[in-house]
Amino acid sequence: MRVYEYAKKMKISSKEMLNLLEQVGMKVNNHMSVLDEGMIQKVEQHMNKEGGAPSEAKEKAQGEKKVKQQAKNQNQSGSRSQRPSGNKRNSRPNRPNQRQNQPKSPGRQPRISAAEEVQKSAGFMAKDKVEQPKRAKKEDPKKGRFSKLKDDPPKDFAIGRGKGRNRKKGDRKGENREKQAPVLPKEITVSGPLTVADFAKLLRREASAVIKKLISHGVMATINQEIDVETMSVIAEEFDVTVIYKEEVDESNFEEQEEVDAPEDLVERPPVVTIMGHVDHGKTTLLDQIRNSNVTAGEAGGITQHIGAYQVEVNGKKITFLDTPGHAAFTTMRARGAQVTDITILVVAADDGVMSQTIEAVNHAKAANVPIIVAVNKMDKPGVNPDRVKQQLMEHGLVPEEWGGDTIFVPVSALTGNGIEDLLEMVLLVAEVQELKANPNKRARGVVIEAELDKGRGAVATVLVQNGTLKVGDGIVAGNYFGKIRAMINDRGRRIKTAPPSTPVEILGLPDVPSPGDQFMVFEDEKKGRAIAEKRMQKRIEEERGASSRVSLDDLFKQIKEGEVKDLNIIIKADVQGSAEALKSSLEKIDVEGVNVKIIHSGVGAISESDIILASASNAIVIGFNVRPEPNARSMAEQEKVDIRLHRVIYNVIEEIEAAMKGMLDPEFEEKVVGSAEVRQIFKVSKVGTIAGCYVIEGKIVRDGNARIIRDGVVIHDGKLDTLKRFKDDVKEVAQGYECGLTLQNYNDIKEGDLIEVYVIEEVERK
Ligand SMILES: Nc1nc2c(ncn2[C@@H]2O[C@H](COP(=O)(O)OP(=O)(O)OP(=O)(O)O)[C@@H](O)[C@H]2O)c(=O)[nH]1
Repeated sequence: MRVYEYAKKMKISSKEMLNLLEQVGMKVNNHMSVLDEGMIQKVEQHMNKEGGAPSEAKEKAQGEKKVKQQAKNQNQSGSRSQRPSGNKRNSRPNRPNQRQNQPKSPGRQPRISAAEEVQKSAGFMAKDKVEQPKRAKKEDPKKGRFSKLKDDPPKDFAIGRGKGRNRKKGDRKGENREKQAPVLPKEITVSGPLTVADFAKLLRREASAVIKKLISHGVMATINQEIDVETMSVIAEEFDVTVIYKEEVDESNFEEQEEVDAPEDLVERPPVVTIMGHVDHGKTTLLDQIRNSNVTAGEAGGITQHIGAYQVEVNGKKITFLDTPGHAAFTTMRARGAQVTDITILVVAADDGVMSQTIEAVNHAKAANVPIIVAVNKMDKPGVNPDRVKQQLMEHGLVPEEWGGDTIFVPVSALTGNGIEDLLEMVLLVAEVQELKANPNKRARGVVIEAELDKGRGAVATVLVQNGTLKVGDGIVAGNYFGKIRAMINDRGRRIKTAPPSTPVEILGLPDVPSPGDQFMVFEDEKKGRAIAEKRMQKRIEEERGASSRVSLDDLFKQIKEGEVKDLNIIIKADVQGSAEALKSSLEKIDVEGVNVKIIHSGVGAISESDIILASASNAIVIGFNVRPEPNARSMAEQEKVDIRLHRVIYNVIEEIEAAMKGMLDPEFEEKVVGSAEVRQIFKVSKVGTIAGCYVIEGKIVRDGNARIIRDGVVIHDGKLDTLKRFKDDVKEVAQGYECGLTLQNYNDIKEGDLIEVYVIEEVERK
């Protein structure tokens, strides 16, 4: 939960929450910082201890402050004792009577004041109470008299509050001001930075007065300059105004916005299972066997459709399988930030044993924190020994239950179907332990599993509903496109109207083909949905906008030499998603020092105008694989001087790009990025400094390398690695897919989520 959300929940301002966090020794950056459960618990403990009613200790601690305040009050009492204390300003002349007529109230307001002081000093108050110090000032004159009542429980605040509020409008700033500005706000709500002018308007103050206050805080801002929320809250405080931060939810990055459902809204959902394993160990056979022998009740007789995922029913419970075997799909999803898989079935052929891809699969599942069930396959073959597989996997941390570990091994034959039932039961068991739940009664969100352009039907996408229920007619944003769902077809080729959580379903109605791993969300308001899709597209274009000079392969060499091109941006359009992906991964593997191939977009279908716009905006080359540009796109490309290359053979594409890049560089030394790792956890160790627990996402991390820290896409440090460890051992290098711990020389400000890019300086041979 973010600080501001939690503050809202606790009914205090973000600023007070920040103070409070600091008090309990947890310094966070700002109101957007994330609090984990432990932190929240700590705060709550603190609040329970200190906040319920002002404690003696606190009062003592704050005694000095109070004394000062009282002294101040008394000084002011000459001029202010006339101030109203009743509901309305104009009731002032009657005040004494009123007081007598309200037998319950004497002492109430002073009590508030005193107790408030205590709470204020404590740095946190319920939001309602926040308003009170301002009132407190007005009632200060009486404070002295009633201060002995300060211990009264806070419930009185609430009683006092309503009246206080009414009274407050007029009397908050003294009589003189009242005449000039009778209605001054006591709180303002902002959702982000404002210009000084707008901020002053909200405060109902002269901009010059606001600027003066800003200057007194060392902020030199002109009337048209923007100031951030934090600054606003400091300045507003000077005017006795509370700034309430209300985030304007920008739903355009909905995949990053987590929705929290009330526990009572959550119901069990089927697990989503991926099958991984080495080549030829039987993944496809297993997927087919499961599909054919476990048809969802009520769906029998339907024609099996390969839509990228399917559901089966076992013992009255459903299981969803992603139909793309291998870990490529698994990783593609994850690379896009979509966590799709709940359980992985690792297929190991008993006759072949653990192989390279088996280990890779284990690493991928481990990295994603997805539980593994091992299916020891091909048990029908004579003389096979499942124990060998168990032994081999033990070396990779998968210890069978019967040997004291917690990994389930199930002997199966994908060919005969033997053991499949057990396997599925184990899946349900693991799912039960995971307590997979979702809220079916809300708008749907989920992930695109597969998508293609179908001649007759247009863009067709298989999506997995992860939360909520998807319905025909829903408007959805998938990737960067908005569309209304025209029809939904399930894995048995049946048209369906609704798809609850964990259902894979093919949808029609999108205007273009999203990419696997793209997330989708329903937007009931069509206009909003369209705007969001547009914004996402815009954002993508902006993110990818490169240098202004155009790249063409012909003068690539020259541009690289002149140091103009470091990334060779490429857009791939192909006839099928498979070739697009294949081309993408091959191109990304081209290793020419000094130039990075960057695939900024890959998609299915003809090269369109929007591809050219994107290419033009991001200085990219467009590669068409078995596709042609649309006529408009062709002329636009000429106009925009975008280089289009058309090919039919993957190898030729690679060769052409490689040739254009190769031999072009003749500096004697070149920097070469050897790998990158993501910081997953930070350990602060005295003497050692900050140790970053990392996961190598690309290449390898080498101890002798240089390291750049990239935070939010910005390089914030460039230096050398100091130590590199796997577990307790110092190592020279750590490969992709593994975890490591590292420290940097003379640099400790590493944060979770940072990317550490490791590079070496290599001598480059002249051609
Ligand atoms: N005897 C026997 N053969 C099997 C079994 N499961 C799969 N096979 C055979 O093993 C071969 C490979 O099976 P696939 O299902 O294609 O393997 P895969 O893991 O999907 O292979 P890739 O898709 O190439 O990674 C096929 O000839 C299958 O018939 C089994 O349980 N017993």
